[in-house]
Amino acid sequence: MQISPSILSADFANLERELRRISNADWAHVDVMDGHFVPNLTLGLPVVEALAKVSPIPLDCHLMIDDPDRWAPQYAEAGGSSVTFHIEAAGDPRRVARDLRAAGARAGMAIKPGTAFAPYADLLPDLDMVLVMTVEPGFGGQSFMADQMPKVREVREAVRRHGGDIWVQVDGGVSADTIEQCAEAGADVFVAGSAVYGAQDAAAAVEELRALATAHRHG
Ligand SMILES: O=C(CO)[C@@H](O)[C@H](O)COP(=O)(O)O
Ligand SMILES: [Co+2]
Repeated sequence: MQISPSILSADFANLERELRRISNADWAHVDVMDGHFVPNLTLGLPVVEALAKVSPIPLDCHLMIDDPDRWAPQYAEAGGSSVTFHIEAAGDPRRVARDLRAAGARAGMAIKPGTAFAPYADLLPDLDMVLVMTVEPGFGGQSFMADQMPKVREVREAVRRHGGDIWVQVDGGVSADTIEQCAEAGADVFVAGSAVYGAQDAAAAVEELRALATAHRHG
């Protein structure tokens, strides 16, 4: 069970210090938004490159951008150890996933709340992670969408049938109040922004989330 705090809720003026606050986490989740795929703009390649140089933990880049076919592999080259693209934005998703792996990253595919998983299940052999969004992408601090839990179960079941080391990530509104149902549904990587960076002791919040997820592990 892995915790990936989202630095979207961190102090952008002190990102190196903010990464150190979560050095006990498994990943640092970096939300890349381009102002087109989502109505918000955050950071891009130069910042990811700078973060990769100072981060005590690997970067989990979540690309909420148009044209991942062109850009995604560059995030792997910039230092993203895991790079997740949105299926809704990809022209040739299998190619994107293969390019990510060729660039040395784990390849993730993200699905918005209104997008079904089934049409993309045949991409699993080329993926290392499926991200089920539990909010509409674009902003931190939104309410958790419990109605996405059947999709998490569906993805977990497809991964079980397929075999291999494919992770199931949830992102959006994940907190001590909502992480248990995510774990029970089959998620094993948990993104949490406001629940971690909004806490006085971010490292303690990471430990609490990991303990809750582990106690409610699927199956
Ligand atoms: O990708 C996104 C939002 O689009 C997330 O990674 C959020 O940044 C998570 O923040 P919280 O919902 O946990 O506050
Ligand atoms: Co995210």
